[in-house]
Order: sequence, then C-alpha cells, then structure tokens
Amino acid sequence: MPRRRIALISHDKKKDAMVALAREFRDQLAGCELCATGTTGRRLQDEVGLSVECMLSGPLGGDLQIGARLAVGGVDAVIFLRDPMTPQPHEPDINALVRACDVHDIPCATNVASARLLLGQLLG
Ligand SMILES: O=C(CO)COP(=O)(O)O
Repeated sequence: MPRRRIALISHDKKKDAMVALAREFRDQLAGCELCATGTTGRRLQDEVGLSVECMLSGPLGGDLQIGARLAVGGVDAVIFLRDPMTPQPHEPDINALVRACDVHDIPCATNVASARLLLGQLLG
C-alpha cells in the first residue's frame, strides 16, 4: 500500500495537544509522508522525532500551501487542530483549506476526538 500522505496543522493553543496526539500515534505516523505548517511541523520534528516537510507558518501562507497540494491530489487526510476561541489574522486562509477539504472530499479532523478516530481508522 502506498504511504499515506497526512497534513498536520495546529493553532498555538492547540500545539501541545498536537504533540500529544502525534506521540500517541507516533509509530503509525512515522510510516506516513507528513507535511505541516511551519511551527507545528518543527515541534513535531523536535519533540516527537517525526520527519515532517515543513511549509510556511500558517499566518504566512502555510494553510494555503497545504490547500494547494490537497487540491491536486497530494494529501490523503488533514488533522487541523483549530483554536475556536481565538481570532486568527489569516482566517480566510483557514477557511480556504477547510473548504478545499470539502470540495475534494478529503477527511479533515478539527479536534482531538475526531483526529483519534480518523488516524485510528486510516492507520490502525
Ligand atoms: O496558523 C496555523 C494554521 O492556521 C498554524 O501555523 P503554524 O503551525 O506555523 O503555527
């Protein structure tokens, strides 16, 4: 089976949760092709030891880079731990990425509970 291509994105207040989730699924994620927005990806590399292709940071266009890749068939699933309590300067980019997931029917988990279900099903 080809390696799953997974995009990992988290807002600042959700980054600890992303690191914890990645630790939980570390062995399965290590067998995937991972890409991430910049700061999220660097934390996953440094703190979990995963190999991650780091895009730009979200506010600088990282969500859009992942959305563009997804639109041409380059991403199988998105884990996007959003912070629903904090306004983001790049809200339009965030909406564009989630919309691209819906347009192209790519699974997108936006909280830890759904991320666990998605990763368990996809990689379990
Ligand atoms: O802002 C983000 C997603 O919208 C995440 O970007 P970083 O991983 O660079 O913090």
